[in-house]
Amino acid sequence: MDKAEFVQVETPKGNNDVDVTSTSSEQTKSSPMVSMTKLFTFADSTDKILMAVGTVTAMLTGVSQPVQIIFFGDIINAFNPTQGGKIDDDEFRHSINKVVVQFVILGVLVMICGFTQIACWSIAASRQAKRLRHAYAAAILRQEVGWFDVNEPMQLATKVADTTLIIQEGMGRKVADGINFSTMALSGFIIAFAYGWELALVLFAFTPLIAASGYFMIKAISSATQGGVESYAEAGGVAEESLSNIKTVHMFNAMAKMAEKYKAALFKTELAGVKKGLAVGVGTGGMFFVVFCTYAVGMYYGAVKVTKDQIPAGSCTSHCYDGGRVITVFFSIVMSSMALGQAGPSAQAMFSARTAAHGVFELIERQSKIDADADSGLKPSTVRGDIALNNIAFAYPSRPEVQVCAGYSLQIPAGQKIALVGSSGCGKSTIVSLLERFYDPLQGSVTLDGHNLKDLNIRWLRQQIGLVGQEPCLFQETIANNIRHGKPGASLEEVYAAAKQANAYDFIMGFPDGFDTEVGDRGAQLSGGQKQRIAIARAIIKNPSILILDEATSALDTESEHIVQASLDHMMATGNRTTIIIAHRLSTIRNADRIAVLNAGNVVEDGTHESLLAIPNGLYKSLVESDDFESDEDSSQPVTGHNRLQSRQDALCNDGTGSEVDDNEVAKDVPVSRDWGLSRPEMLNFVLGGLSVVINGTIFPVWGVLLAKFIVPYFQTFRGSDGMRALKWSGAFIEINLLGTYFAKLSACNCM
Ligand SMILES: Nc1ncnc2c1ncn2[C@@H]1O[C@H](COP(=O)(O)OP(=O)(O)OP(=O)(O)O)[C@@H](O)[C@H]1O
Repeated sequence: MDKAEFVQVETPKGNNDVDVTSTSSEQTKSSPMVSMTKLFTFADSTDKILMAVGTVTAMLTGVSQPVQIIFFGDIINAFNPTQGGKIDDDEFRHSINKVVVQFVILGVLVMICGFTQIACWSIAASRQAKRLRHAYAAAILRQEVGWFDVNEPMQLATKVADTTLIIQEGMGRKVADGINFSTMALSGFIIAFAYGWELALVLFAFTPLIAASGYFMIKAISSATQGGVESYAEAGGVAEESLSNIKTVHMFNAMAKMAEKYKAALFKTELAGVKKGLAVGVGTGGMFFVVFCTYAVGMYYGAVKVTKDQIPAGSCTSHCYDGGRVITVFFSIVMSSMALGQAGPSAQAMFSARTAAHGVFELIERQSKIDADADSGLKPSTVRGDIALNNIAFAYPSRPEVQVCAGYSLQIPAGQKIALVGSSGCGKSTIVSLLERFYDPLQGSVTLDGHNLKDLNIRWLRQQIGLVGQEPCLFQETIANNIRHGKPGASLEEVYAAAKQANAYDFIMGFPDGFDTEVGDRGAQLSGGQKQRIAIARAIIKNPSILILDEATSALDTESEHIVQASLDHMMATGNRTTIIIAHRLSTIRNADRIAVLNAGNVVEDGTHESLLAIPNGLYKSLVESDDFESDEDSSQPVTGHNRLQSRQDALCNDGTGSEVDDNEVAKDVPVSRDWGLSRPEMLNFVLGGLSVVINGTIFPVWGVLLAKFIVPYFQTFRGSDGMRALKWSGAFIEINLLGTYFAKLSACNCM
């Protein structure tokens, strides 16, 4: 068959599909974003009200800041530092009281609005994120098995958590901040231009520089943050893989190797941290450099204007400048520019959320190719169990070039017991996957009682099939509930009866909690044989029309194997089931009504044990003669590496009742000295960073003193030497500016 035609493909990794394992940075580069309206798809009416209230209060909070600067200008005029004792006491008291009352009212307003905006947006976001997370997880679980072949399952959990967190962040508090800061910037500019457009225009020239430095800092930080998220997801995948296979890790003494692998993955997070620290340091330093330069220029130009206008403080009403007015214009512009910069992270968070949401929504909307949740499809009332594979061709989605079924047919009449044999990897278990409709054939059809499986309801179909596989998968719950997975809602009596038929009743009752015993993570607190018998009980309670035993005893030691085999024999003997057996044990195969031999993607021999042995140079004959099958005597010897592995796992895992974690164990405090001991290699960075932080911390008090020095000349009549004083203090601003820039960089780079 033509390979291109054969791979048509059920592969979910097509252009229209979502690869949730692709990195977010890749998504940012290549994936489009969802619209803002779509981002809030999961908002109900309560969320909408919360967001509306949050928006209004965020705007009020934003406006309150520039208004506060007007009050600040008024209070400076009221204090007028140059009039000393000459000021009229009543007038002074009146002006101060007025501004104080205004400040108190504004403070109360900001307190209420500031709290409400964050509370409303955060609550609305967490409510929506909960629904989104649920829909996202449900969408992942709904996908067909083939989808998981091409999407790293180990990283999915971390991805769901990280992606939805990014979305939650971008649809919650950050939106409130964005509205708040944008309103603040806009109203600040309006006030500045209204109070003194010339000074505002001069200062405004610096705005692009302030905003640009803020923007580049944010961009660098967010790309470093993305990098960190990716690296942590990778490290999380390594940890999850090691911990979920902890016994195998111990068995191969691979603890150190796994720890190394985890360390290597963490190294990338360290790099991302360093990058982020540098971005914060350089960005903060750069931004403050521009801000302080603005101060210097603004203060000087303000001084020039005050000198020129020569108006007593507080008496300027139209187009003129006094000390308070200069302060108002000056701080309104600076605050607005900084607000623009501060709005950057919010905008970035919203963009990240919209980008991340694109992949999530695509997956939520993705129609599973085999949707086990769908109610559609036939649900015949009776099942005979006639199975037919007609001209089947198949390749796995993750390996489309390897043809596992090359177009063969196989009929299995109702009630027949058929054994599938062939060398390892010849495609025996693949038939089971096709029957369970984990995958659809790429060509041909699989039918049950003449119905194409694609026409049947998937839940109904799977209800008709009892599968006991190689590695019984139990869920972390009680034994009774694990058995009930075969028949949800089954009574305790039915559970007991199934356990008895599976030879599991006695050992279960031997546990202190009987059927209420928790089996641990994937049944880790039970032996392989015990797990397998519970899996058989789970299949028995289903009373399936089709029974599939896929190497059901291959992972067991001899003793367990005999007990489990007895349970299986009992199950096969009861009811008129179509039974498909995949086994290595010759006696099991020989007793089958019929044996189909698979090779190179085809059924090459088909008949009874005797008839197949009679074929000269037959494949079955050669398999039997080459000891490829276990004889009953051989079964006392472990055959495969897998057996050995499992037996050792059992030995490791089981003491009959299972190991228990001591819940009462109290976590001990770790001495601080130990923490410091671990950090010793970073001591130089700590010292440098600490010193820089201390020096950086003095910048703002010095700035305060300079500001006071600057304000005093505003209230004096400016002439000749006073202009020089303004220039002198402007120079001082630039000096502390350079110092501040340097130490801001140093402290951020060293203290991550
Ligand atoms: N999910 C998968 N993705 C890609 N290839 C797969 C997948 N599962 C199985 N295969 C490949 O398909 C082929 C058939 O596998 P299958 O499990 O059906 O073999 P098998 O005959 O049951 O082997 P064994 O006796 O060792 O269990 C093998 O080459 C295997 O590597």
